[in-house]
Amino acid sequence: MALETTTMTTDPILKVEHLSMRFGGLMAINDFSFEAARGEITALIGPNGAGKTTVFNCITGFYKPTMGMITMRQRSGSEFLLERLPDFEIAKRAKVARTFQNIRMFSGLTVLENLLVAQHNKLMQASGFTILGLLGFPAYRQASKESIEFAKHWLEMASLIDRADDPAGDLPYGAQRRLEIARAMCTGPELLCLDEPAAGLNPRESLALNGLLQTIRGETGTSILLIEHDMSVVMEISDHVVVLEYGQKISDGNPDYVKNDPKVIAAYLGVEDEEVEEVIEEIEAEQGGMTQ
Ligand SMILES: Nc1ncnc2c1ncn2[C@@H]1O[C@H](COP(=O)(O)OP(=O)(O)OP(=O)(O)O)[C@@H](O)[C@H]1O
Repeated sequence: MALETTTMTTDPILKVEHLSMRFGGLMAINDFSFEAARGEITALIGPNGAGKTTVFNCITGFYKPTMGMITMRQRSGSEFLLERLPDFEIAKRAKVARTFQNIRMFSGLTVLENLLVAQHNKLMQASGFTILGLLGFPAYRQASKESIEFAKHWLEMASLIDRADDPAGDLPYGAQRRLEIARAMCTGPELLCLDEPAAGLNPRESLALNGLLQTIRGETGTSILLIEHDMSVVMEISDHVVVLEYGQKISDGNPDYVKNDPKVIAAYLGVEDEEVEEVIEEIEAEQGGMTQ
């Protein structure tokens, strides 16, 4: 049975309702519902194989869900049913951007060029789909200048401005992660979906990532949906946490609520709900023993 409670938000940017995704005989997502509030950081967490990436793939159009409805509501009030749109329209029209578990960038292009490629759609429009650009029309020259300024702004935000002319592939891992996020921001999203942005980062890089995500939320009001295993990142920056286990929601609330929810503790410890109290007592007794 799926958990019925959903944290209701007054202004949801994203509403996932009764989402299910079946792969052959495996029900990877089973009647899953949640809301992400506009301007907030919502984290989707859960043990390995719980179905987090599958949910992301349904939201961003990589998978067509077996059942359910995914509604994206923009600031303007325009609504999009994401399960009905092809992935490129989800990015372009619905304004949902995403990053992947494995970094995907143009490693042979410079850091700045990566951010200009992200603005390709805007530039193509301004170029009248090439011809005005070839003729050097002022509107195209202006759009081109603005794209460079916008790219530089995001390089500053991601602390990458000093590396603007270096090949993206030469950046250290943590910087590549920030570049991916800066590139996603250059597409002008209203919802930014990040799949494990802190994976493989050292504590200093993790801190820089937290700073960047908080800046994005604070300065642009962009809503963020995040899959993350690193609990220090989740608990530090999230406004709202949703927990999945075996494709079903087991908890939904603010970080403090979720952190202390016995169902969540049980899922992460791999024990039955009724054994949680017992296990916690054992852990506390062991910790007490160690400090004596
Ligand atoms: N394309 C697919 N075909 C078949 N099974 C799939 C497919 N994608 C995911 N699955 C299965 O669905 C389940 C959920 O996988 P998913 O990758 O969504 O979990 P996750 O919570 O993101 O895991 P992790 O934290 O390890 O990344 C797993 O059992 C996985 O094997």
